[in-house]
Amino acid sequence: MYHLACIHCGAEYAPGEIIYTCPKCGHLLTVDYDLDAINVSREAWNRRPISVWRYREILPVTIPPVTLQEGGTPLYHLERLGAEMGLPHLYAKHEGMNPTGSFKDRGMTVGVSMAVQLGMKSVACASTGNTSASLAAYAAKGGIPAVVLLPAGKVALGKVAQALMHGAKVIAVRGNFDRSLEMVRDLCLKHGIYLLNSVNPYRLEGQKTIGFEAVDQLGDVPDRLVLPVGNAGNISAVYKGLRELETLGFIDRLPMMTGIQAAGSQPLVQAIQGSLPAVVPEANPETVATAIRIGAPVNGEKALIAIRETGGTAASVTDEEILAMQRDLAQKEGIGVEPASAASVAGIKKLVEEGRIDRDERIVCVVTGHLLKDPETVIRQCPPPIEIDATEQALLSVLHLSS
Ligand SMILES: Cc1ncc(COP(=O)(O)O)c(C=O)c1O
Repeated sequence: MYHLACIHCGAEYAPGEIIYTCPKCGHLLTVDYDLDAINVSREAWNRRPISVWRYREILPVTIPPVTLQEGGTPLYHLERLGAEMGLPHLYAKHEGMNPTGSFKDRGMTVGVSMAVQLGMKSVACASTGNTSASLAAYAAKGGIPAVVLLPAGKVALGKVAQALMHGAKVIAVRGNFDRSLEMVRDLCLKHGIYLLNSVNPYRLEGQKTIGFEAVDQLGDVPDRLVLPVGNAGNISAVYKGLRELETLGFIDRLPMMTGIQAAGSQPLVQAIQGSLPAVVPEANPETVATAIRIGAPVNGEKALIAIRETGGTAASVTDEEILAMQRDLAQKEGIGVEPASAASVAGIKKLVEEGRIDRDERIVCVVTGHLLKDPETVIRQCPPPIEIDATEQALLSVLHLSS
């Protein structure tokens, strides 16, 4: 029902081949389904609970999946923030509400299931944090050992805690994410370990379901879908999935795919704004949003297609803008996200202020990870609790109340 295909030269490979890029030309692979042969209807999907596995006919897993009940995340109408920005139809899809607190769980339920399906004995990834947390949890559930490589000192505390507690072998590399990814790719190729970074096309299959759910929850295709971009896997996955829905005849148009990066780490934005044929890596990416502190996005080639084919765009936001939006989401909407996630909404604020988007658009911002992932950045921004003596008088005094 499906095979692997190179997005550049079109070469086709059997689904069971353990390859991550095209052996002929070195470009990225994708999972191609014979959509004409797939027997599915939207009504059948709608009868199932909303989750990654609602859409199982266009996922590659044929065994009982390794699942922690991922997906089915809330879509919130951002009424207050939208009113402030003059955007009446602004929504946030809160991927922090997944089992380990980020969208990576969608990719890992499929990725780890594929590892089992393909008979792989161990799994590995490099990570800015969330991928490692998710891989560790799903590997634990699947009963296979996991190795994760993290850039030393550059991963938020909650994510390291998760990877450690779920029992992965956690290795801190004295280098950045891009170097860690090179090292783990090499390790996997030489030692038969299954690589579960987003260069693995099967992992992206799980992540494409964010777009399916957004359409189902909104009851229509949003005009614009906005994602924070690091390795550019998620934006590519969502675009691919929606193209499949279009081919199946379930939707009749695509949203304008919009990628947001941090100002100190924005190679995709530069490629879009400069109309470059390819993404030029940035040697020293830096941002408070450590999840998207990536200079050489492996899925850049796919992301350029996603943005260009849908008339979307890419924009960057400063660390100050990211943190201000993290506070706004928390304090005006009750939505707690980590800094990288706030980038998508901060990006929309900037685009609307610059007059680059229509105020009537229906916009879904994907907020990718939970507030508790990065408690240190929260603590740095907020005043500490007010400590008092254990007396009524002390309590009333700090509240400026009289007895
Ligand atoms: C919270 C969060 N947001 C966004 C991203 C970026 O996703 P991608 O690398 O698929 O572009 C990541 C990646 O680690 C992440 O953890």
